[in-house]
Amino acid sequence: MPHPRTAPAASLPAFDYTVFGGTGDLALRKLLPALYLRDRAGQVAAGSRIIAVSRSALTPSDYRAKADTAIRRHVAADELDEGLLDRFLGRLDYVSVDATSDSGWSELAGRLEGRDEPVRIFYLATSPSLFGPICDRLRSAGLVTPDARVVLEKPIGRDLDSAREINEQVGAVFAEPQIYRIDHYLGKETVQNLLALRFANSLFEPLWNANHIDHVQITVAETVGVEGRGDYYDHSGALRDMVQNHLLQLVCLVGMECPISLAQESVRDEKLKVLRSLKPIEQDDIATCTVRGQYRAGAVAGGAVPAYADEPGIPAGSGTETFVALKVEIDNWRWARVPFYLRTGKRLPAKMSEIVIQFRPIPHSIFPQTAGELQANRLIVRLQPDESIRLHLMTKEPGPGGMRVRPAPLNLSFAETFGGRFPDAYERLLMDVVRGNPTLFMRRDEVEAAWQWAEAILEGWKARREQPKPYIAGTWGPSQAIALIERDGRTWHEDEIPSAAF
Ligand SMILES: NC(=O)C1=CN([C@@H]2O[C@H](COP(=O)(O)OP(=O)(O)OC[C@H]3O[C@@H](n4cnc5c(N)ncnc54)[C@H](OP(=O)(O)O)[C@@H]3O)[C@@H](O)[C@H]2O)C=CC1
Ligand SMILES: O=C1O[C@H](COP(=O)(O)O)[C@@H](O)[C@H](O)[C@H]1O
Repeated sequence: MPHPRTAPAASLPAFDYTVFGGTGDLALRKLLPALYLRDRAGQVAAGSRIIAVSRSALTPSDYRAKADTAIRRHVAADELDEGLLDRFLGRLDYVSVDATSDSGWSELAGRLEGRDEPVRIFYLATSPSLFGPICDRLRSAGLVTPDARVVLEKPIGRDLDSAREINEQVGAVFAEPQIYRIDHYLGKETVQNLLALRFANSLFEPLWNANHIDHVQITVAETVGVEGRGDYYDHSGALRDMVQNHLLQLVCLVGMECPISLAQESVRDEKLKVLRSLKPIEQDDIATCTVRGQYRAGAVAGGAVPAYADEPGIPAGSGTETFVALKVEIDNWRWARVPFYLRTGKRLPAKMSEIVIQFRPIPHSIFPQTAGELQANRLIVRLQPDESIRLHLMTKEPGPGGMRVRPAPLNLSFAETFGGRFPDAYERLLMDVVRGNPTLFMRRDEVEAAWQWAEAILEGWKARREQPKPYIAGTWGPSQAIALIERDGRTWHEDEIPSAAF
C-alpha cells in the first residue's frame, strides 16, 4: 500500500516570469508544461504572469494558441484539465524582442512597469551567446530591480574561458545571489534523494569511504539520438552536454562531505570541494581513463535508427562524441584510490540512469565453497526510470540441506512506496527561483571548476587527435568502454535493465 504523499502546495509569492526564447523547443516542451503543472497543483499565486519573448512576430493570442498545443502534447492526458488550462493560458503574454537590437525592449518594459509586487524573473532559454546582450539590455531598459532574478540555461559556455566570459557579462548586471544556473538533474526527485539517503540515515555514512567502498559506477544512458538538435549537439558532444554538468553533479552528491546544513551555500560549498579534488586527467591518462564513442546505424527498441553522421544537421565526417566513458578519481582522504567509473551516451539500449556503490568483499569467509559464491554488497540507486534504491545482501537460501547463500535485494521502489506522480525536475526548479532558493542551482565557482577539469580531457583528446570509436546504436558503447573497467578487474552493472526502459 503506497504511503500517501502529504506535501502541501506551499503558498508562494506572485511572479512575472519573462521567458526569453519563449517560442523555442525548451520553453514549449519543458518550461510551459512545468509551469502549467505547478499552477494545476495550486502553487501559482493569483496575478502571476508568464511573458514569452522572442523575435517572431506573434500576437499574445497567437502565442497562447502555440502554448495550448505544446501543453496538450507534452502533459499527460490525465493531468490536462480544460478549466485549469484556460486559467493558465490567461496568464500568458507575448512580446516580440530582438536580443541583439533595440527592437521590442520598450514594449517589454511597458509590460513590466508598475509591477513591483510580483517576483521578477528573467529566464534565458536562448543560446548562451545571447546571455550577455540580454542582460545588458535589461539593465539599459531599467528592468533589473534589486530583487530581480535571472535563470541561465545550460550550457554555460563551451570551455572555461567562454564560461568565465558569460559569468562576467551576467555578473556585471546581476549579483551572484540573483543568478540561478540550471542543471535540471539537480531538480530530479531521486537526485535530491541522494542527500536524504546519505544524511538522513546513520546506516551508510560510516561505510561511505575508501575503507569500505571498492568503486562507484554512474551510468546515464539514453535511447534517443540528437532529436533535431544536431547543430547544437555537434558543437558540443557528450562530454560538454552531459559530463561537465549532470554527471559531475552526481559525482559531487555521492562524493561530498556532509554539509553543515541544507542552507544554500553549505551544500554548494561541499560540492565545490569535490570538484576541486577531482584528479586531472592528463594527456598521458587519456588512453586508459577515457573513451569517446560515436554511434553507427543500428536498432533501438526494435526500430532501425540511422548513424549519428546521417542525422539531420550533422556535417559529413563529424568527429563529435555521442558516448563517453571515464575513470575518475577524487583525490582526498575519503576517496583515495576509489575509482568512479562514469558513462553516458545516446542510442544506448535503454533509457536508464543509475548509481552503483560497490562495497568491498568481507575480509574473511566462514562459509564452505559449497555454500555458493560470496558477492560483495552493492547499493544501486536507480535515478530513472523505475526510481528505486536496492541493497544487495548475501542471504541464506531457505530450506534444509546445508548452508547455501546467494545475493538478494532489499528493494525500495519509489512508485510502490509513495505512489502518485513525481514532479518533473523543471517544476521544482522553476518554483525554487520564485521561492528565492538557489540550493539546487550551480554557483559560478562550481561551473568554472567543472569546466577546468573537463577542459583537460577536451585538450587531451585534441592533442592526441582522438577520434570517437564506433559503436552500433542499441549497444552499450564501444568495446573500449568495457575494457576501461575490465582492465581493473571490474564490470559495468547491466544485469537489471528494465526491458521497457526506452
Ligand atoms: N531544448 C532542450 O531540451 C534543451 C535546451 N537547452 C538549451 O537552451 C537553449 C535554448 O534551446 P532550444 O529551446 O532547444 O532552442 P531553440 O532553437 O528551439 O529556441 C531558441 C529560441 O531563442 C529565440 N531567439 C533566437 N535568437 C534570438 C534573438 N536574437 N532575440 C530574441 N530571441 C531569440 C528563438 O526565437 P526567434 O527565432 O523567434 O527569435 C527561440 O525562441 C539552448 O542554449 C539549448 O542548448 C538546454 C537543455 C535542454
Ligand atoms: O541536458 C540534457 O539532458 C538530456 C537528458 O535529460 P533527461 O532528463 O532526459 O535524462 C539530454 O538528452 C540532452 O542532450 C542534454 O542537453
